[in-house]
Amino acid sequence: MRVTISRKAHFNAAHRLHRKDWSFEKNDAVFGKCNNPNFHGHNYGLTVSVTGKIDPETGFVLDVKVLADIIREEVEIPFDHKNLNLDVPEFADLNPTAENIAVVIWNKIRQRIHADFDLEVVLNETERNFVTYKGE
Ligand SMILES: Nc1nc2c(c(=O)[nH]1)N=C([C@H](O)[C@H](O)COP(=O)(O)OP(=O)(O)OP(=O)(O)O)CN2
Ligand SMILES: [Zn+2]
Repeated sequence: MRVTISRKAHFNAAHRLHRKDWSFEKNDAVFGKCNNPNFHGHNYGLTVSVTGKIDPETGFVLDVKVLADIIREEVEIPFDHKNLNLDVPEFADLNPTAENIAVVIWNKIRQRIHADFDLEVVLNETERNFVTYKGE
């Protein structure tokens, strides 16, 4: 029997959708207002889900406090109130789209979660836009 536990978090961050190897015109055509050279921001919502067997001693799949600490250390501290393009090394040469941010977050958290567990992240970029990544 495998059960899923989830923890929500959020962070506020600025970004610009842009490729350094493209002209401004091409960036503008593909990314539009998201290519604003002065950046723009989002209130990102994050849901991290861990699936595994219930430990018969504790009744936990994983203590949510442990998961909350991992999210704080791997996502909230490095990303919150940051400019993703300029402040976060993972995006120095990686366009900080919602898709890429979700994959970066998944890879960071995956390293902290035992291989017996499945991991899924859902990143909300706006009220209506969200992406899901589960490492497949
Ligand atoms: N596949 C993707 N498409 C877009 C991404 C993305 O990360 N992946 N990002 C953007 C922009 O950065 C931004 O997130 C979109 O903002 P906006 O158009 O204002 O989105 P809203 O949902 O708030 O606005 P609507 O009024 O609902 O259009 C663009 N595309
Ligand atoms: Zn944006």
